[in-house]
Amino acid sequence: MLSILNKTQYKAVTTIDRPTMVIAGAGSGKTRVLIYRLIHLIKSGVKSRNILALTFTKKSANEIKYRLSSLIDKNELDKISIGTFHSIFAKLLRKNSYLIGYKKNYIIYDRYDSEKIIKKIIKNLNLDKNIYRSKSLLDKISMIKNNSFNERNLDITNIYANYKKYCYQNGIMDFDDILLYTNILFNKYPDILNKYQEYFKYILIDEYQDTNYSQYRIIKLLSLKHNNLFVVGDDSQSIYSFRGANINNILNFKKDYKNAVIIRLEQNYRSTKYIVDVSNQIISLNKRKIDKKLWTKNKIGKKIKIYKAFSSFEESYFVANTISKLKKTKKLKYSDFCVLYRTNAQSRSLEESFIKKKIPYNIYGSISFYKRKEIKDLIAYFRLIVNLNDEESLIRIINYPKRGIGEVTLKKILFLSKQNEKRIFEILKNINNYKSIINIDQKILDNISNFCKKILFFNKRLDEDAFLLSKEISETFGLLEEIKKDKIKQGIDNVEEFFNSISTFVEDKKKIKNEEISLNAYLESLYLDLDLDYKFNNLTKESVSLMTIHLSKGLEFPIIFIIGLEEKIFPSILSISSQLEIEEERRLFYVALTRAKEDIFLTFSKNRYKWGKIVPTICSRFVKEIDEKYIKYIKNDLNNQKFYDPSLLGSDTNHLKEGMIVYSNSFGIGKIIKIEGKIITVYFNNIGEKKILNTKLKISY
Ligand SMILES: Nc1ncnc2c1ncn2[C@@H]1O[C@H](COP(=O)(O)OP(=O)(O)OP(=O)(O)O)[C@@H](O)[C@H]1O
Ligand SMILES: [Mg+2]
Repeated sequence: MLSILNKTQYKAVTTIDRPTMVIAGAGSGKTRVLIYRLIHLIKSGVKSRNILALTFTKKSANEIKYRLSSLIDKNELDKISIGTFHSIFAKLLRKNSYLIGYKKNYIIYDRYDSEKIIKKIIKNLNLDKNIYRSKSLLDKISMIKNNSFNERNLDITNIYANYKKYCYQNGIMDFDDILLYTNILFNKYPDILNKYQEYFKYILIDEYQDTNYSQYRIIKLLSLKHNNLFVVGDDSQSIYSFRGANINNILNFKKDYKNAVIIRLEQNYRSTKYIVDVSNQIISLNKRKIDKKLWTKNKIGKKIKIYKAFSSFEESYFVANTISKLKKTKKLKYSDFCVLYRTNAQSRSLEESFIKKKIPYNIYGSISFYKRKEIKDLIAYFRLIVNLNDEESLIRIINYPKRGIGEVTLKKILFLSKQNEKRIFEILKNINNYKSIINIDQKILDNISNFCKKILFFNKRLDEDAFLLSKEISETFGLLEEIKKDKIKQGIDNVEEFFNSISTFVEDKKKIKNEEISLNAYLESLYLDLDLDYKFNNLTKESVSLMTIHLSKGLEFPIIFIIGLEEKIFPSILSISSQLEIEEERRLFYVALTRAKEDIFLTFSKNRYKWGKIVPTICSRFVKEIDEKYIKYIKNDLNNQKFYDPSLLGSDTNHLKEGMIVYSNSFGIGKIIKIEGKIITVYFNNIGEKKILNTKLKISY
């Protein structure tokens, strides 16, 4: 092993039987150490099923599994519990749900689903939705849940109480509930805790700096008996404090765990010397941090390139153009490039230029497939069948495909449910009992009974093979027919992919003893385990990656672009008033820089669209913080050109001549190729030829 690990890494891999924390900068091999420790444990005779490896994202869990697959036997690999906190503890909770007052078939809601519930509650409470914003309310609720596992400490506002009640009544758990209830379970039932302490004898955690209090408590309890905890992290990469991540978990490790060893790795294997030095310099500006040295034996590399674009269009154009050029001249692959941005919305203009330049690209994380209508409809069926109390799903599909249960009927049903304090499905099931109270056509009543019968028919068969059952559900309710009616090919393809993924899930699980292949198990893993980006976004391997910096944690690419380096974008407008938050943004910048192996391009734009208007911007403080000696500026002649205000020109076309460089708010920079009266034909850098009215152009001389 010493041939693939340095001495300190080797020590971290082989120090077992006492709590160990590896605290080290980016690219120093923390994840590598974690993987080799796992192998070392197995080779030393530890049973695979006694190992628990926790990661922060589905992506990194899958990455670890993938890396292990070439190093150990598949049978052994399947027995190790590797996954995110949410995935591992959701499975554990499912087995014990009755103890915390949930039925076995509760459903997991993701953030988008939860937001919908919050919106509903705001509406029901007659609150102003401009003041009570669902997103920030959900953040607050999440903070409460993650930071005080003891329910009695919860600050129960009206909205929170309603949300909690709704989730409970509908048999729903959100992501934070998974951790909250795991804590409650372990605290209330020492025998259960004891069982899992024995089971998970060896615990390994990657990206420990991003654990919140809830996660910290779970780990503390689980590791209490065998004290065999191994965590790796970097306080300088802590970027989730807005979700409650707590840096004290790292700072207090020695106090929290008796006999703990702390190991520091200092050699970076990922990046060139320039990149390591720049990253060190940037992070040294933060006050709150553990001092670390990071050095590398790698070659010195190239300076950090900075490009000041004229507009956001032009910025994207520069990125696309540079990638094309470098790919050709340096014989690189598209997959060697990654473009990082602060927020998802920034990907749009990049996409336009990538399409124009015919560059294949993958956007990670933004449009998740289960937000697509046809998939959402199918999921709603599955959810309702699994959990008859899921009213959100019930309402979604009660009249899809159309079965004559329209708005008016639905209103009557909702009224009955409220009046009788009964769940909607209860009312539907016994709708004939209410005949005398409400006025609904016999034909509609029959439709309702028919619908209920079918749902119940499947509800009784929940232990069956998820693939076969879901196929039958879709046939019985005519779902595929309905989707085909829309004649949107993409929709049909998506559904086909969806069924493929259920089939793969079932086949995979069948290979492992005692694994569930039920519909509910599939739904759970859909949200918590499966990395479906490739399948549902038609992603290809040979393409440029586009993602937010948050998503890029732990990954590495030869060439990194970081775009939109402007004040109020990065650092984000929400953070600029607080020193602590600026430090978090700086850590985010550190994460971005340290993803690069070879080369970094930083870009920003002199002007940017805000609410339909072009406004001048201010370059990000982070760019200014970089020491000049690491920087190479890329010249952009456009910035030296003068652009006149078109309102001063009126509609006078005399100013315009063929060959002039012009600028349009909508299309960016271009060159006039023809003038016909007021109609000007311009060749735009980004979009090619376009006819445009003179008054819409600014002219550069
Ligand atoms: N001893 C070593 N010899 C050769 N390459 C190494 C060694 N240790 C790590 N590497 C390589 O360095 C790169 C960074 O390693 P790794 O991803 O484990 O770092 P990390 O500390 O987890 O980084 P991050 O903080 O970004 O998550 C990987 O490509 C890894 O294979
Ligand atoms: Mg790592």
